[in-house]
Amino acid sequence: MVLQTQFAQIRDRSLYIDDVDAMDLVKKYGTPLYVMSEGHIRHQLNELKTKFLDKYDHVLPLFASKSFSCLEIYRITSEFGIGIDCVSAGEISIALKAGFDPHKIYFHGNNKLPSEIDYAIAHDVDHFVIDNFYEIELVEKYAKKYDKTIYATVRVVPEIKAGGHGYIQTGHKDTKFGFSARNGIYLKAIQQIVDSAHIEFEGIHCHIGSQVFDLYAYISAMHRFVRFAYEIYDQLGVMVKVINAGGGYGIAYTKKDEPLEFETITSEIMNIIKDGYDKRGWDMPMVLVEPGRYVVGNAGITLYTVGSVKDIPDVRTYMSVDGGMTDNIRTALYDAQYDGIIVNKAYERRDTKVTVAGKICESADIVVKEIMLPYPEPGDIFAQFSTGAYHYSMSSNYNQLPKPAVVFTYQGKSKLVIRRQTFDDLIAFDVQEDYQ
Ligand SMILES: Cc1ncc(COP(=O)(O)O)c(C=O)c1O
Ligand SMILES: N[C@@H](CCCC[NH3+])C(=O)O
Repeated sequence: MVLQTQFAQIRDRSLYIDDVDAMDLVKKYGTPLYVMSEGHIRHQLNELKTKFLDKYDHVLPLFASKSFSCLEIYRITSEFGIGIDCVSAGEISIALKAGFDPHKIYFHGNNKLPSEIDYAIAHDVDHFVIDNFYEIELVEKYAKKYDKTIYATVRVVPEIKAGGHGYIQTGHKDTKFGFSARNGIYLKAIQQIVDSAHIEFEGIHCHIGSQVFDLYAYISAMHRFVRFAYEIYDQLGVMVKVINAGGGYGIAYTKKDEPLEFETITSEIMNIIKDGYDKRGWDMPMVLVEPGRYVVGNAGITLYTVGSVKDIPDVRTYMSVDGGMTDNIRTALYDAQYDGIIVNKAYERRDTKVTVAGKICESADIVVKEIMLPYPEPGDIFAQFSTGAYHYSMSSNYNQLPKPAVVFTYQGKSKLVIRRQTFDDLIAFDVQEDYQ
């Protein structure tokens, strides 16, 4: 068992997160509970700042906020002078409410709705990662409506297969994201943008996939993107002034995972672009990166209370907890692997092969597929590690389960950041209307 953050430790017969005893958090806030180490989040954001933003001229790291979105994370992110990637008007609205600078919001998405484009432009969001031809028309229409200029990067498919699971690969040829480079499709898109009165073409965007451990995939993608920049200049006479190299940086969930160092990836990206631009005698373009999981993934620990325990002779022990696929869909969806402990048995031998199940009416409702734990009993507290990315943000109310609270810990203290949903929240959208 490995805790993937220096901000949590097993000591004094318990689990401490930012020096806060997990058992005290359970007493104070109940379970299931998402605990996020602000210490870890700040450490990771500081890596983006010191090892990228401050290290190079003319770069901007973005935090991909789909991985974990709430007022507090946007407030903390803005302290580091970096930008964010948002994928809906909902995310943008929360970021703006948190006081995030709209000019540092980059709007992504493969089907941005007219209403979302209108909302974003009305609220001064002016960086769009353009995904398709319909979007070009819409952005031009709403930019004209507000008489504003939108700065566009064009998402181009690199045709590279990378990422932890088929569902989180985005850069291969058969994808719903971005413009294909086949038959010059992306060149037509760029020409259309250049011809648009209210959109300024700035550059190109690449995202190969998520939970990527393969440095070569980043290297190949960047070589391809330098060739795209040459082609755009040679065919259209247009300079690529911005390259967004995307995110996807893998983190360790279990000791089998071997993540790349942030600086290993970014220095490869910078070197390849620099070499490519130098060869043409061009100035270095602005370079963006946009990791999400890297910032928040290992910051999260979910605390659950154990309920029923079932031994199936010669098979395994099922331990059910008070949440499930509603607060952690990743195990069912991506076959994701996790580590964890029984907090109140932190010093006992892990001699039982356990499957941690949820309380949802689905056989796929598994929290951790297989883990060695001390023999569990009702009332034990199970801590699942590395749940900071794509857990709260992908949670649901299936089986009418209220969403858990989110608590941040920092320097020996805790604070509630998102309150636990109540039954009233569950009926909040019901209306009692007669047929008309
Ligand atoms: C365009 C884009 N950028 C950034 C990310 C962030 O990915 P990750 O959280 O793996 O860094 C994603 C999600 O995969 C994405 O689709
Ligand atoms: N939701 C995915 C990551 C994909 C992010 C969006 N492109 C995960 O949990 O791993």
